Amino acid sequence: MACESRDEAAAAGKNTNPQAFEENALSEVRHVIGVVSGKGGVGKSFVSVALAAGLQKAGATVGILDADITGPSIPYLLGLRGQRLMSLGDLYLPSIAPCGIKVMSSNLLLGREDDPVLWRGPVLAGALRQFWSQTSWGPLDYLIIDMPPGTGDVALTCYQSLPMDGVVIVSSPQDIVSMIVTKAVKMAARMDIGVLGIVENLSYLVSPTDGAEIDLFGPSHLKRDAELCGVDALDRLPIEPALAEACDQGRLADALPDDYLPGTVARALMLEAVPAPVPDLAAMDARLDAYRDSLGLVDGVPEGMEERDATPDEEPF
Ligand SMILES: Nc1ncnc2c1ncn2[C@@H]1O[C@H](COP(=O)(O)OP(=O)(O)OP(=O)(O)O)[C@@H](O)[C@H]1O
Repeated sequence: MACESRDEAAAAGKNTNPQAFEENALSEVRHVIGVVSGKGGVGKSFVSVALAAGLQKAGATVGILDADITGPSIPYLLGLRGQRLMSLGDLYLPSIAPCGIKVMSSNLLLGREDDPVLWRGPVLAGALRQFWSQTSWGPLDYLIIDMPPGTGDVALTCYQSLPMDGVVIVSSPQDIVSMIVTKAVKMAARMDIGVLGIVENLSYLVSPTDGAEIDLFGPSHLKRDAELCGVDALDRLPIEPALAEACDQGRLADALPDDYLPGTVARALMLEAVPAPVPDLAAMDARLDAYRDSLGLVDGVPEGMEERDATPDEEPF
């Protein structure tokens, strides 16, 4: 990306926003993929690690930029607890996990891992800039961005300032998550960033007695949500207690089976030839309206009242 012109980057479907952070001379990152969830706790960091490990097993060199700056968990999942970042001149050197994945995380900057990060928006954006512009990533085939949950300030900065090829949306089967998934897809579309597809995590539990799938959080919404949003359904991941234990032991990457997250890894490998499409917002709204109508969820305004839109001080973006 360092030597790419803005036109070349645009042709490759990458972020060419004028607010883009500069890349330094010692980083040569070929593809940047964001992993996002509309809501916390659906396993976004878990999926970030699984995607990074899957790409690594396919022969790619991989790093993870932990943009969940106030709730960082990548060092924890990859056995880097208690490590501190090193620097060389002006540039940070990412930590290298035992599995070989390079990691940049606010947790590696803290004196104690249980210290809270009490930074306001501009400082958070500054940290993100350091993680990209002031970090010597070296040659990387893929940099995975573990984005903060939701549609807040840091998520916006990621979209506007990092040269993302596209995002993977992580959901779970709870009903409320479907609405939040559509928000996450719409956010990417409004920022003109492509969507590789949706991964449904915590999708089911395999019964230890008869191998049946138990829908612990209700039935899967993956296919329906992907169709409504007009994006690909990539993978469904079960809840696996052995993997939860591996997370706590900092050895998630090593504990994952070889063919884990196959749809997502394959789609990421295809980026070379097939850019992630930016969802069509108007078509998506039409499908969502038709779906709501089919359920009888018609909006009504009680007599004497009127609807009012939010009136923030500034344009959101
Ligand atoms: N498929 C899974 N099987 C077993 N355990 C899982 C699975 N997915 C997630 N977990 C467990 O849930 C924990 C939290 O996951 P993770 O940190 O990825 O959530 P998150 O969505 O990134 O959270 P937040 O958005 O709040 O940062 C993991 O440490 C792991 O123990």
